[in-house]
Amino acid sequence: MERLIVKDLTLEIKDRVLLNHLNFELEAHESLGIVGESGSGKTLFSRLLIGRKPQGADIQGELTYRDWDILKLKEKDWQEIRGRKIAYIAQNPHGLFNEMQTIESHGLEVLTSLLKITKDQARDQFVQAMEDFNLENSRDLLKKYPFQLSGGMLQRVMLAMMMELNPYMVIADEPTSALDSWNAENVADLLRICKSKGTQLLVITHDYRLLKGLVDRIVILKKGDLIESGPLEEVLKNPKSEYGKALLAPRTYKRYRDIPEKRDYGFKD
Ligand SMILES: Nc1ncnc2c1ncn2[C@@H]1O[C@H](COP(=O)(O)OP(=O)(O)OP(=O)(O)O)[C@@H](O)[C@H]1O
Repeated sequence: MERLIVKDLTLEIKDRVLLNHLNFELEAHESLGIVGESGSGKTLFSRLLIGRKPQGADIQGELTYRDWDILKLKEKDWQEIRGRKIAYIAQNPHGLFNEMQTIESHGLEVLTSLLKITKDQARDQFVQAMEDFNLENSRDLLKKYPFQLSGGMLQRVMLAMMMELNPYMVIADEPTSALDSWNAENVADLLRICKSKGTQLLVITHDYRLLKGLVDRIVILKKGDLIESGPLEEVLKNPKSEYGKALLAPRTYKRYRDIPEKRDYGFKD
């Protein structure tokens, strides 16, 4: 069984219910978007999938992924799964790299140790993977240090390295929240590449627009409650709840020319 099954999942900390009887399922070939305003429990839920339970949490119910009873796995099991089978994309990739180590040294270290291949094989694979993620002159990049690359480039390098491990799932938590729209589109492209390689995506966002073309299903959370869930297109077209309607309403921005030319700011001439 390769599905993700969430059955009656409840998480409480000090009598505060932060996830409230969640129920949904996801097939192995499907990708999921989780949407909700700040504090709805999106991050709490997704971190359970990499074995990060918050301290003092009382967790009830079932969380199963590909035959792993996620809530019962030991730290020893997580060493095999976290980053390798279920990967988590960090918002700030600089934090994941040692600034004193070249890109090549990072890549070779990860790929030779985890894939049990030679350094030459690892280098060729890594260069090819970086090219798949549209990094030009990737052989030259090998000699660079992380601080010499932009956050966007480093994110591509990280994903290239990660995807060589062939993870079942990539979790992207607010992957574009700190980015301008051009870079946000870039990240969406990267996630599309991951998906085209057969990896399941779990994308967490405030902004449902990121999900179009990326995920098959959507779950809407509000303060720990599952408000609605279903196929993305269906929910986008016809949200059933008032909360869903408000969250998924097309955003309109005031155009510059709609702003009155002269405003009265109350200053005296
Ligand atoms: N370790 C913790 N101890 C106590 N409360 C926590 C802990 N982690 C999260 N919470 C609370 O759980 C709720 C959900 O948090 P979570 O980070 O999952 O929200 P989110 O939907 O990801 O929000 P955002 O979009 O702002 O990241 C919040 O009210 C938060 O304060």
